[in-house]
Amino acid sequence: MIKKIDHVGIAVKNLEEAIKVWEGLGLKVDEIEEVPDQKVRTAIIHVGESRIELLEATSEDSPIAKFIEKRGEGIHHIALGVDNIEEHLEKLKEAGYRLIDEKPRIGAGGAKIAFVHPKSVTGVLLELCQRD
Ligand SMILES: C[C@@H](C(=O)O)C(=O)SCCNC(=O)CCNC(=O)[C@H](O)C(C)(C)COP(=O)(O)OP(=O)(O)OC[C@H]1O[C@@H](n2cnc3c(N)ncnc32)[C@H](O)[C@@H]1OP(=O)(O)O
Repeated sequence: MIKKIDHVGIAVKNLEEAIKVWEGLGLKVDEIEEVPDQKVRTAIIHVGESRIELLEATSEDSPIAKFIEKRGEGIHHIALGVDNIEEHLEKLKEAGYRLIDEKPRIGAGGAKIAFVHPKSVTGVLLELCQRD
């Protein structure tokens, strides 16, 4: 089952500068975490039941560095919160969606995450996210 929009991921050049901008809007960063597996450093902002995830590259070959080089800063992905990510991935695969991750990986906050290619989701990089 899809429960909610878990978070929106935003690619930024400099995390500290971006935090100032987003906190200037009246929001508050709750955690800063490095996720080496994804080559990112992320600042998490809780907004109601959902979150905003500011993402800074930690290496030149990070997906975030590549994205910013091609498109500049901006919305990078949308994450849907699901209750059984393995089952959901299987369903999407059977339906013909192009999975980037066939099996979940571990993302920020220890969540199970998996990405679906933007070419099969109307130009949007989609993340499935399960928090237990
Ligand atoms: C911490 C964690 C968490 O949530 O817990 C995270 O967020 S980690 C967040 C960082 N990790 C990730 O993003 C992992 C999943 N991402 C990936 O595997 C990659 O970035 C891909 C999405 C497969 C793109 O990589 P690739 O090397 O193919 O790049 P590319 O530049 O050649 O892109 C191929 C085509 O996809 C488009 N494209 C690339 N990234 C896109 C994005 N974020 N949104 C929409 N379209 C995108 C490009 O413009 C291009 O289209 P054209 O061909 O039309 O020009």
